[in-house]
Amino acid sequence: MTPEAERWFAARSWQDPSWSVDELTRLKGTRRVSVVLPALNEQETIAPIIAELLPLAEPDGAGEALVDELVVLDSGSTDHTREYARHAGARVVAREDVLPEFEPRAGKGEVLWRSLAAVSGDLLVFLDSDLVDFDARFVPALLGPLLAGDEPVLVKGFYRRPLRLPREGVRQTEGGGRVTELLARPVLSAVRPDLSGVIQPLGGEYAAAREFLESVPFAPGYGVETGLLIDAYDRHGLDGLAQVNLGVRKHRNRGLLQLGVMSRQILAAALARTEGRTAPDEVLDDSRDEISYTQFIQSGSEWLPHEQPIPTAERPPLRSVRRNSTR
Ligand SMILES: O=c1ccn([C@@H]2O[C@H](COP(=O)(O)OP(=O)(O)O)[C@@H](O)[C@H]2O)c(=O)[nH]1
Ligand SMILES: O=C(O)[C@@H](COP(=O)(O)O)O[C@H]1O[C@H](CO)[C@@H](O)[C@H](O)[C@H]1O
Repeated sequence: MTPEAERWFAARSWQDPSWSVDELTRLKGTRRVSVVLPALNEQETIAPIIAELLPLAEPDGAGEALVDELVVLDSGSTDHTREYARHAGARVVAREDVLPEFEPRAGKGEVLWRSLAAVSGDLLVFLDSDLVDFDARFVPALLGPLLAGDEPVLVKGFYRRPLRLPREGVRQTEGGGRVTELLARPVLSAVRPDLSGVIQPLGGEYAAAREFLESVPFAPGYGVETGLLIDAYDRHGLDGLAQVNLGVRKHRNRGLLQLGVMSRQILAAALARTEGRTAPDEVLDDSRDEISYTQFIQSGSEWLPHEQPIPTAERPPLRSVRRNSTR
């Protein structure tokens, strides 16, 4: 780690976050908190996650709740995700129903960008919808530095990451975070060495201030976390960031080729923030950037190329497209 990363790691990593829900509910005052679950075909896991979260949205004796709204931002699911999420008690927003003036694009970054216009929170908590054995304590831990600390703009979770490879029954106790260890951490150490203290740069569980989220572009697809992390650092310095220990995070682990596509999206987001190619305010929504990505599939004894388009066009800062950003 760089000396600055070491300083930050020591000062802004909570290894044992212990803020209570009551304490944070008092501290939040008039600020609103929205929990956002981006979801694409997550019918197997969405309802138990919502059930675990709902108590955080129930008013206490003083009529206050830590979480003001719990929203599933649906990313074009074709399974029962929306139905199960509604039945479990969450508000479900289809991506095409928010910011309808923009033609919906595929990918996680798209629904996270649209979520800013779908929820009212001053603080947003993002949680993946494929989590297994999810613990609602993730939420107060992520909100702690934002409500009780010196107000960073982005708080990342970190955790032990068990791994269960597709078509395998046993989940290993470690080994998850494959793209993090093989791509994201090496790339960040090259392009932003001061970010080398971030334990889980790609983690899908994080909290952020609306003020920040509306001021930066959103990278498409799985590049979104990389873009937000680098932009938070570039605009607010390391002290704009914090990280909290969330214990263990188990989720659906995808196959190698899927992680290859994810890696290319992450690399695109990082490269767009190097060589001065994309400064946040210069992102043009009408750029139709797209790259063709080739992987190889074995067919019989032959290996054949499999090409697919990978969009690299970023969504502009929401504030730049909604001057009077109304929530
Ligand atoms: O086009 C997409 C792809 C993913 N996701 C959601 O983003 C989260 C993380 O995606 P995934 O689990 O595929 O990533 P991984 O955790 O495997 O890296 C999950 O809640 C997905 O349902 C989404 O909303 N739209
Ligand atoms: O961290 C990683 O290496 C990848 C893949 O994790 P696994 O190897 O399947 O545990 O998962 C993350 O990457 C995505 C892209 O940033 C995020 O959207 C996911 O939330 C996160 O799980």
